[in-house]
Amino acid sequence: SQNQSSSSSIISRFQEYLQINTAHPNPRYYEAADFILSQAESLSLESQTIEFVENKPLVLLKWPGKDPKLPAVLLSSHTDVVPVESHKWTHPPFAAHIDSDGNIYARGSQDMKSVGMQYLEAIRKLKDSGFEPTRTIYLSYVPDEEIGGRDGAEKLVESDVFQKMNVAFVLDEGMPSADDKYRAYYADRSPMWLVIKATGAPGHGARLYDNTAMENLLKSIESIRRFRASEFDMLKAGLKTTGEVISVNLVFLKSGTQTPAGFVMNLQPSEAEAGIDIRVPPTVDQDAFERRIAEEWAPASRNMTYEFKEKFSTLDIFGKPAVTIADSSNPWWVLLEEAVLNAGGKLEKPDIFRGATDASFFRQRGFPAVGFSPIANTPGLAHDHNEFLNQQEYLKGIEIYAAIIKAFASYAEQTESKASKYEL
Ligand SMILES: CSCC[C@H](NC=O)C(=O)O
Ligand SMILES: [Zn+2]
Ligand SMILES: [Zn+2]
Repeated sequence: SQNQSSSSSIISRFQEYLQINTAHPNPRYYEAADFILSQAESLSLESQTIEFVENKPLVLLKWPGKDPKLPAVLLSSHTDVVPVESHKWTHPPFAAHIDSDGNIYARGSQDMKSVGMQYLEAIRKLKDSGFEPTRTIYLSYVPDEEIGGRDGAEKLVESDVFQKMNVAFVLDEGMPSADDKYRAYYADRSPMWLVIKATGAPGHGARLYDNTAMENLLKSIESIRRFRASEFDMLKAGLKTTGEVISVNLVFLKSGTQTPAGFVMNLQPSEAEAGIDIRVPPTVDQDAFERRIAEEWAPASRNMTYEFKEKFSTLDIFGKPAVTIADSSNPWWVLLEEAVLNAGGKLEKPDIFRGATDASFFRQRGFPAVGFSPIANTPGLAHDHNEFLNQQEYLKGIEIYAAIIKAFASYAEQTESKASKYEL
């Protein structure tokens, strides 16, 4: 109806989704699922809620195509958001307050409740216009992306349900762009979350001697920092993009001997450890990189050990870098690019996403996936305070998705469901 499709009701629905606090560590997943299901019902989409893991509902929606033999397209999104420091926000992060410039402030406004709702609003527009899909479109609303995706998107891609969906292409989140060109991503960097640990002889704080835990750890940290600087230099010099360098950031340092009175000052501790968030592009040889870690950053000769708290493989099931071809040889890329242009958008050359998204799980299993969020002219504030999205930008994004979804749903070529035919 006219009322349902007015700009103000579109914005109200977005606000309603944003107002559901799905921040970790206690995301209100059932409220989010109920909301998505109510939207699906209003659009007459088929729906299914799956709990691959208890208390972590995943909602799957289906807009059936006229030709069910054609492989489907999946529009992926996650329902969870990262935590907030409420008092550091100018507007409460789950109020979805709209200021006089039309900026909607909320955690998730960029990452990625916007995208999840825009998919649905685009479908509403297409339905209102009388469009009927030839190819089936699925939409997934998954939990836990922000804490690694193992209980969300990874469970989905490994499931029989997913197999039966016969998915040929996945669209997932991207990043906002500060200029007028949208960004699209054909790969993610793989997280390698490393903890290195040094042990050493404890002793009097006044004594100078070799092989203390602190000294052993600090030698590694010096080496890690030199490596970090060399990668950062390539970025600063413009020789590589953010997605093409290896980033190495220290995220914790832990040592010392503590008592209820505080740290003991005159005791050199026997253990020291550091946590490092490492992200490697898909072309990096992870085995060689791990050898470097074992030899230079955590050598046993310096009483050091290491472990990975998380590690995503850069390779897919075919043993090739888990990248999606983003050129004229991939019809899905061509459709996406043309649809964005036809809807009045501009697209930057595709890049590698600096973080890890759920798209990684699909690419790892050979499914082509592109990361794209229709957010331009907006500072990237995902995971930051005062995350916002302008309502005009949000509405424009719906037009962009309407064009993309229409193009995908109309595409009648019999495509393969796996990426195996796209060679690097
Ligand atoms: C180990 S997967 C972590 C996923 C997370 N994704 C979004 O920020 C990230 O840190 O990139
Ligand atoms: Zn996200
Ligand atoms: Zn995020």
